[in-house]
Order: sequence, then structure tokens, then C-alpha cells
Amino acid sequence: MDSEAMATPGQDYPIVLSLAGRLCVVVGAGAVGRRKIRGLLTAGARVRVVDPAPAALEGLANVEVVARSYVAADVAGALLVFAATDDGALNRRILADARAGGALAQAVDDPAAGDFQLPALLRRGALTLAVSTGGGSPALAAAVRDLLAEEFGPEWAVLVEVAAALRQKRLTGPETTPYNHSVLPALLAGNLVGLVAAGDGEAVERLLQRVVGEGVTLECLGISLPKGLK
Ligand SMILES: C[C@@]1(CC(=O)O)c2cc3[nH]c(cc4nc(cc5[nH]c(cc(n2)[C@H]1CCC(=O)O)[C@@](C)(CC(=O)O)[C@@H]5CCC(=O)O)C(CC(=O)O)=C4CCC(=O)O)c(CCC(=O)O)c3CC(=O)O
Ligand SMILES: NC(=O)C1=CN([C@@H]2O[C@H](COP(=O)(O)OP(=O)(O)OC[C@H]3O[C@@H](n4cnc5c(N)ncnc54)[C@H](O)[C@@H]3O)[C@@H](O)[C@H]2O)C=CC1
Repeated sequence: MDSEAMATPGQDYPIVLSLAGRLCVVVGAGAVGRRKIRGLLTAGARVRVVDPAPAALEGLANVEVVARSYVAADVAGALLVFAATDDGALNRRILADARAGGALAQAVDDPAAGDFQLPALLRRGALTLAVSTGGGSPALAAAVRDLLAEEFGPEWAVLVEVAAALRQKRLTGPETTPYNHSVLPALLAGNLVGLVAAGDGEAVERLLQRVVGEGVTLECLGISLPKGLK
């Protein structure tokens, strides 16, 4: 495969895909293939798994298990294909078949050959932090993610809910971008993060009312604050 096709550092194209109901194929259900399968299922994808010995996958919702050796037809109609076998030459063939059918594909043993890589993920509700080293060091990507996890605690899931609710309520609408740009920094400067983490609903509401306007309550935003997240 043409390794010059690999993106130069910083020149790849991060994207947030919606995979609900879309067919993704994982060939090879070893330790690595199973990690890919878990991520795909979390995103609601329909997953076809091809492996002659697919341990403990039968009966999983949204998983079609094809318990035999790979054939080219297995990747037909897929949006994403993961060549995750322990056979490098086979992975290369899967990659070529997948691309011929219009799928985006990766070979887990050869980052340079494929179309995309997966980042290490930190999820806080609707907030997703994704860390990539462009294939340089997956272990470093995971370590950076773990550092971010200390800074961005579970309170950030609530933060995103509050920010999205304010936007949806048209208290800050798309037509008032400058307003959005000033309201959120003011809420953060007012320690919204700390107040949410402490579960201090009254202080959160005082801040909302000072920054956003009288009458803005957590209830009217549809938010119930978890008690003391830290
Ligand atoms: C290119 C890429 C392709 C892709 O899979 O997308 C790829 C490729 C390879 N990974 C290898 C090894 C390891 N990968 C992990 C873990 C993860 N690997 C992930 C991504 C990626 N791995 C993509 C690049 C991402 C980037 O560069 O930032 C993560 C972030 C996301 C995920 O997979 O979901 C996930 C974090 C899990 C988490 O969330 O904690 C660990 C650590 C562990 O297992 O604990 C090790 C062992 C330690 C080490 O080697 O660093 C090897 C060598 C295999 C060998 O030598 O046999 C190759 C092949 C090669 O480099 O040639
Ligand atoms: N991308 C990543 O994050 C990582 C990649 N790797 C690389 O990934 C590869 C796989 O690693 P593991 O999952 O640990 O190996 P593994 O040996 O646990 O799994 C390989 C799977 O491929 C299946 N397989 C073999 N031939 C097949 C065929 N013809 N059709 C369908 N399935 C077939 C096997 O039955 C097995 O279940 C290795 O080459 C390793 O170098 C390793 C660690 C991390």
C-alpha cells in the first residue's frame, strides 16, 4: 500500500461520525478487534464480525458474527472496515477490498496504509475529548487522555448540558453569536465548573441569574444537578 498517502503530522482530518445503524465490518476478533467492536457498538453501529473463532461474541445485540475465514464479499456495503487479524498480508488485502467497495478502512498493524486512525477517548456526557498522536505512540495518546481526565471531571457532563440548554432556549441563539461568546466565558469565570462539581445548585442559579438573566433556573433549563460530584 502507498505509505506516502499517510497524512503528515497535523494534516489529518479529525471528524465526529454518527454511526447509528450503519454497517461496519471488523475482520479478526482478537484483543484489538474486540476493542474496535466495543467502540463501534457504543456509537450504535451495526457490526459484522468475521473470524473463524469468534470468542464470546454470539448473542450481542447489533452484532452479526460470521464464523469463518474472511472473503472479499464480507466488506461489501460497509462504511468502515477494520482489518484486525494477526496476518499482515491478509490485512493489506482486506484494506484493498474495502477501498474498492468505497469504504474507509484501516489495518491495525499498519497505520500508514489505512484511511483513518482511532484516538484515545475521554467522554463526559456529550463532551468528547479525542487524543491522537497520528500513529506515533498510542500509549502516549492514552496517557494524555488520562491527564485530561484529571482536569475534566464528571461535572463537565453537566456543564455541557447547561451550555446546550441555554443555547436551545434561545437565551443565547445562533443569531446571537457575540452574546454566546460572552455568556459562556462569564459563566466559566464565575466558577460554574466548581459550583457544579460541589453540587451547589443555589450558587449555580445565582450565577446563571447574574450572567444570563433573572428567572433562569436549573429547572427551566431541564437540568437536575447531581449532588457533590467530587
Ligand atoms: C494507528 C493506530 C490504529 C488504530 O487502531 O486506529 C494504532 C496502532 C497500533 N497500536 C499499537 C499498540 C498499542 N495500542 C494501544 C492502545 C490504543 N491504540 C489506539 C489507537 C491506535 N493504535 C491508532 C493510533 C493512535 C495514535 O497514534 O494516537 C487507541 C488510542 C484507540 C483505540 O484503539 O481505540 C488505544 C488506546 C486505548 C485506551 O483508550 O486506553 C496500546 C496500549 C494498550 O493496549 O493498553 C498499545 C501497546 C503499547 C504501544 O505500543 O504503544 C500498535 C503496535 C502493535 C504491535 O507492536 O504489535 C499499533 C500498530 C503500529 O503502530 O504499527
Ligand atoms: N491497532 C492497535 O491498537 C494494535 C494493533 N496491534 C496489532 O494488531 C494485530 C492483532 O492483534 P491481536 O488482536 O492482539 O491478535 P489476536 O491474535 O488476538 O487476534 C487476531 C484474530 O484474527 C483472527 N484471524 C486470523 N486469520 C483470519 C482470517 N483469515 N479471517 C478472519 N479472522 C482471522 C484470529 O482468529 C484472531 O481472533 C497484531 O498484528 C498486532 O501487531 C496490536 C496491539 C494494538
